[in-house]
Amino acid sequence: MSTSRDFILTVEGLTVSFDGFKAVNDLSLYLEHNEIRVIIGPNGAGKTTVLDLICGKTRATDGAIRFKGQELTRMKEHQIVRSGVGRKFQNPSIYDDLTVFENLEVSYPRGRSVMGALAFRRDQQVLDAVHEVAETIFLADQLDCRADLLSHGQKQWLEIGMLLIQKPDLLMLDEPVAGMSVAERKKTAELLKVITRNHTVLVIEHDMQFVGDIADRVTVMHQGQVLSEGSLAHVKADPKVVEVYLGH
Ligand SMILES: Nc1ncnc2c1ncn2[C@@H]1O[C@H](COP(=O)(O)OP(=O)(O)OP(=O)(O)O)[C@@H](O)[C@H]1O
Repeated sequence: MSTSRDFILTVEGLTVSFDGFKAVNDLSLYLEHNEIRVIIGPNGAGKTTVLDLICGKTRATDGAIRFKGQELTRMKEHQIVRSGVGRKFQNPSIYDDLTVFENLEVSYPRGRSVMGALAFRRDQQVLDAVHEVAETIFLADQLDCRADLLSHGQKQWLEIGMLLIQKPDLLMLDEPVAGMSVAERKKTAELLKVITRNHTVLVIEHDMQFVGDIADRVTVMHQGQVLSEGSLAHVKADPKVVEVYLGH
């Protein structure tokens, strides 16, 4: 692949070894601006570990991760967040006893600690950002609702909103529709389409219907490596993919 193109994220030769076992093994990945890339693959393929490596939760044994011209493998987790990488884990980490409004407000970059954020004046800039994000994540009518009273799907959207308000350039989501109803899955697909107008999105997903709804390109992982890559139709027709993943 040409290296002269303007990729937002370039992963090359990425490898991590846990006691000699290579969970990710010489993996390369190139993400374009405003793309939705979905990583699929069997259990244990190394998908979550790739996200852990990109966000700095796990240290690479070898390889490079370049994001907007910076080398992430040498940076600490909080520096990676500040450089514009947002990561959502499978279980929502929202503040249950705060309202939707307060959850978004505390996530606004000016006040990352709960106390600090609640203490500062709710100036217009913060209010505007909260309302804009709440609209995007379908929670504009739930701003005063305590987060623990939201449905499972709404909690997932709120956590996506808490990332969006920090204006990351790259958003990484690990199985965002797990446990959601069909209607919530459809709305999440809509949400991701809106998000990619201003962000690049990297998603791990098993739900093939959802993958078909959102993906620009699909990367299939197997045993820590890229097994196949391209449109969903392309990878679905790849005999290697059928053998190790889709045929099961
Ligand atoms: N910190 C760690 N120490 C040792 N082994 C690990 C560690 N993290 C992951 N692994 C191993 O690496 C392999 C890849 O795991 P990973 O969670 O990345 O796979 P996955 O493709 O996300 O799977 P799933 O679809 O089940 O979530 C697994 O065999 C896992 O047990």
